Amino acid sequence: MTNPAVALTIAGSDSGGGAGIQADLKTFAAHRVFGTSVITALTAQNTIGVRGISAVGPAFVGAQLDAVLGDLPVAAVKTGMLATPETVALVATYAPRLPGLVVDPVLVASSGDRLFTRDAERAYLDLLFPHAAVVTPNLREASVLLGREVVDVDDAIKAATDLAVYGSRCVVVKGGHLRGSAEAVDVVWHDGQVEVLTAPWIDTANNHGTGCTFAAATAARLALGQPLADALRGAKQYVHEALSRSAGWSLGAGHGPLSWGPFD
Ligand SMILES: Nc1ncnc2c1ncn2[C@@H]1O[C@H](COP(=O)(O)OP(=O)(O)O)[C@@H](O)[C@H]1O
Ligand SMILES: Cc1ncc(COP(=O)(O)O)c(N)n1
Repeated sequence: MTNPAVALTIAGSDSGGGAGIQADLKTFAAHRVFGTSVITALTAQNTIGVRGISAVGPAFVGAQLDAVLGDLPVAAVKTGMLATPETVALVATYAPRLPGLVVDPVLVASSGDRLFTRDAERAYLDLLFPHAAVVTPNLREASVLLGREVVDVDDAIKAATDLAVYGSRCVVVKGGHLRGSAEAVDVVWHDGQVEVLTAPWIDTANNHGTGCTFAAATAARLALGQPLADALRGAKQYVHEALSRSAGWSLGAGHGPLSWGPFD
């Protein structure tokens, strides 16, 4: 028997199970990729919102990274909620040992609650983005990172181009929060070219964890050896399928979770 591919998520726990580490491990398993996890923070969270955050100190985040990277053949990595600038800085020091690095700069939950203590922008832009195969901000995160409003597709195209200056090989500005769109449009900057990824819009309030799932599916596909462009297209399709299968669920009183695969 051949071994499964191994992926690593460096992210926060969502007690409600819809986002963060829980979404990432489900997504890895759905791709038949073996998931490992370095936990950066605990959140007391449900579909309605975030009630509390307890960040793990950078030294223990480092101990988890050493344990995983010193033993298991990690082929791709996803970062989610890193919680503090110190943890962003620490993860950046491990960058040479983090292949296929997908950086989801998680700053704000879909409920609107902050998931980062302070000074996120500089730590992400200067320390982590230069090492990323791809960075995947949503519209609000792109706004925070650039210090200006990013609200429509034209803004997202400019934002992707401006964020590329910080050295990641690819930038995806996700459009899950674009208003009044018939399609879910994500803007991709790659090698100086801009293209859009589209999928039909799913009319549902169950969108808690879409960003985590997109980034984890991208990392899973990189771990399986797919080229980045294929991994992004596949991840987009995976999120669309997951959203469409859970569109009618009513788990929790707020933004409910997505379904999960395998879908084949
Ligand atoms: N209602 C929806 N229908 C179809 N695709 C969606 C929907 N909401 C989000 N997506 C897709 O899910 C992925 C995550 O996007 P987004 O929701 O913007 O991220 P985040 O969870 O970080 O805010 C993107 O590919 C986006 O286009
Ligand atoms: C622990 C944790 N990490 C990330 C998110 C973002 O979730 P989303 O994918 O909906 O943007 C979250 N709500 N909680």
